[in-house]
This record gives sequence, C-alpha cells and structure tokens, in this order.
Amino acid sequence: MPSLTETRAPAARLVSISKSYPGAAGPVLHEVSADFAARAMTGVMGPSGSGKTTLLHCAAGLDRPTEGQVLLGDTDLTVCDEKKLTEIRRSRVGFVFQQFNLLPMLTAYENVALPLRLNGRRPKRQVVLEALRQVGLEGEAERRPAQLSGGQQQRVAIARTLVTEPEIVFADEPTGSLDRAAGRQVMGLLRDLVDRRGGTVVMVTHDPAAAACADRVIHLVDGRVAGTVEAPTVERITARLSRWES
Ligand SMILES: Nc1ncnc2c1ncn2[C@@H]1O[C@H](COP(=O)(O)OP(=O)(O)OP(=O)(O)O)[C@@H](O)[C@H]1O
Repeated sequence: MPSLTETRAPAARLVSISKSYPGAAGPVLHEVSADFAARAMTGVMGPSGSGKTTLLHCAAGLDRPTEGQVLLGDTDLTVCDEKKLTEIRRSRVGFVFQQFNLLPMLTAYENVALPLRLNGRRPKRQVVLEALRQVGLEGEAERRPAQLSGGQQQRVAIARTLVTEPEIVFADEPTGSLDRAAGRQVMGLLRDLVDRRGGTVVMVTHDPAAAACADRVIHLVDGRVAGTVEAPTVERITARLSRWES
C-alpha cells in the first residue's frame, strides 16, 4: 500500500539536482531527486558535510543548483530571475533557522510583523498577536530577543513564519540550539503547523528525536540520497543511521 506521503501531490520537488561550488573538488550534491509531500513533514538527515543545508537552500530558492530542476508547486525556481526568487521567498516560503535570525533591535511583535511589512502589507495588530498567541507568547510581545530564552526566540521565529501563511516551511536544525524541553516544544509547533493548518515542512536535523516527528526522513550520504524512512521512530532512525553511515 502506498504511504501517506506518497499519495499526496508534492508541495516541492527536486529533479536530479547537482550542486558544485566554485573552487571545490567535486559536487556537493549528485543528481538528487526528492519529493516533499504537501501537508506533511519531511526530515533530512545525514552526516556533517553530506549536503543537507545545500539541499535545503536549493529547495528554498536561497541558492541555485548547478544542474537539475527545483519545483515549488508548478513554479520552476531554476528559471526564475533574482527578483522573482525574492518575491517567491517572501510570499510563498517560510524559514526557521538554528540561530533564530530575529532582529535584535525589534520587539517580538515587530519581528513577527516584519515579513508582512516587507510584503508591502500593513500588519493588523490582531493578526500579529494571534501568531504570537499560537506559539504561546502573546504576553511577551514587547520583549526584545535578548530578553527571551532560546526556546522563546525560536517560537517567535515560528510565529514570524506562520504570519505569512507560506506554502512550505524550510527549517534548518530548528532544535539545534535548544535544550531538550524547548526542542520538544518547537517540534510540537512545527507538527501543529502540518496537522492543524495543513502546512508543509522540510526540516534538516541531526537529532533523531526531532526527525521522529516527521512523516518521512530522507537520508543523505556524500551528496546522494542513501535511503528514506517512512513513519520514522527514534529506534528505526538510529538503526538506519548506523547502517547508512557505516
Ligand atoms: N558556499 C560554499 N562554498 C564552498 N563549499 C561549500 C559552501 N557551502 C558548503 N560547502 C561545502 O559543501 C559541503 C556540504 O555542506 P553542507 O553545509 O550542505 O553540509 P551539511 O550536511 O548541512 O553539514 P552540517 O551537518 O555540518 O551542517 C561541505 O563540504 C561544505 O564545506
């Protein structure tokens, strides 16, 4: 029987992408193909240097593959000019980074309102407060990032993503700077985004506990897809990791 993630049309798709950096010995990604199912969470795992962040950046239109196609819905990102890519990143894609990437001089409220301003929209106060409420931080709206814990800062970053209602959220090690409890809370929010709001998440992680929250895990080794785990659990991920990486 096909899995849940196989029966849904992909929100994004990599078609045989390769990526080389100028001056580097060889390609970092070798003809990688992957479908990121809509309304699902896909984890991307692999050893350090295996190309996870490069893959995420190519999929999100932050970088361009040297060869191959990147489809976001029906849009081929590899033929878009920079202006179009910027517009797509602002309006259709959300990002969550390991280091939160909040602007330190802005309050939590202002950080969450920022993507709407950048999109030329005048943020409605209720909309911004509702995004903060969804991550449990409506009471912290006037605090600056330095006045918040790491977990709270990441939750503000998630609220900043929710507020634009992106088609797809790319998260690069979203729990990598957090303790276990804060990491669990952040994963709960990303899971809610998929389960309650019909969102799509693609997440790079080293953490088997975070990856076990995904519907499917893709494993990269030396810039190639070494395998996938459907309906992953910590035990299955750990067992596969040791097999693929040995
Ligand atoms: N801008 C760049 N220029 C040249 N080489 C790069 C660049 N970015 C990444 N690389 C190289 O590409 C390879 C893959 O890097 P990437 O960051 O995608 O791996 P990763 O799997 O995300 O690693 P990690 O888990 O350590 O973050 C590494 O060898 C890295 O040194």
